[in-house]
Amino acid sequence: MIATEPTSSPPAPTGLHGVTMRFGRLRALDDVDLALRPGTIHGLLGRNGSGKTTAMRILAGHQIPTAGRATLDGSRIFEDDTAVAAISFIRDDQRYPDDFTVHHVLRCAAALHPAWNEQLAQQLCQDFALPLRRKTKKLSRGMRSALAITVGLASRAPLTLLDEPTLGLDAPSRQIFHDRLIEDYALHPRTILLSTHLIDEVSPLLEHVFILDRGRVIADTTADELRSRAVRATGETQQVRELIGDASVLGTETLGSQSRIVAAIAADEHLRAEALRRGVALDPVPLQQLITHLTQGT
Ligand SMILES: Nc1ncnc2c1ncn2[C@@H]1O[C@H](COP(=O)(O)OP(=O)(O)OP(=O)(O)O)[C@@H](O)[C@H]1O
Repeated sequence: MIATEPTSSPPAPTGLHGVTMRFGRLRALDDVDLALRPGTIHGLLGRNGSGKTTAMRILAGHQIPTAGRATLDGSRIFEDDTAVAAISFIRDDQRYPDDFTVHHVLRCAAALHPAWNEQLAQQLCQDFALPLRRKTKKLSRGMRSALAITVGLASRAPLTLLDEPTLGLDAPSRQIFHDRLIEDYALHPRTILLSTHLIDEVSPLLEHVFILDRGRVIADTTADELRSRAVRATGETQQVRELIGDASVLGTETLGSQSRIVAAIAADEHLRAEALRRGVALDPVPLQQLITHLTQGT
């Protein structure tokens, strides 16, 4: 059931609101707010055990939080037919009944999701070379991910949750996933939350980023704003060091008299002018490196 909130309170957006999830003494999520923007691709990033899957399970209505609530368009999410129709949740450990073939899975998904697009499903099966008559228990790891992605995209659910969807997929198949996701999303915008450890591969797709660290949200911002928090400065070592001053250093490479230093410093107009004067080149920092820095020490 997706229950309507009391009329006196303003409609809450889609997401998690003050969610805490305890497993015994462990706090997997600690007062987490994830406000999902409609028609936006969000990244849910963080190290192993930071709480990404738990957050997705609660958003999908598969888990009731210890405190707080999950909402879809202002209505509380519970696991029932309405939530199943409106939410597509693709997990890295997706299980199917033993006797199910790929074809059976697609037929079930089509019956559950009102916005199912058969043409897209067939296209993805062809792209991934999925054997329709093969039993799911006989699929390879990558094929299972390809099937889950096919279900996740073809369902065109208003809220699509993709938890490590490319696990086991080879590079060409991951590229197919990225291409098809962006093509279909452009034609049929929906709210997407994607978790992955292959951050640099997916970062061009991400519009908004949440970073979880030990169950807490430590960044809730646009991908562009996050990228602007650091630069890679390359040039003569002395000039580079003077340019970045006492900014926190994320990484250094030195070759002869030249250095390439990644520093947590905003590339504002002043820094750009100063870099030009010193003959130092400034480049954006890969998101992966920045996130590693933000979550280090865990
Ligand atoms: N059912 C459960 N019972 C007990 N502890 C759990 C349960 N589910 C998750 N946890 C714990 O909660 C924490 C967060 O787990 P979660 O799976 O959400 O992390 P994650 O960010 O998805 O990790 P990964 O990147 O490794 O998939 C971990 O410490 C995990 O061991």
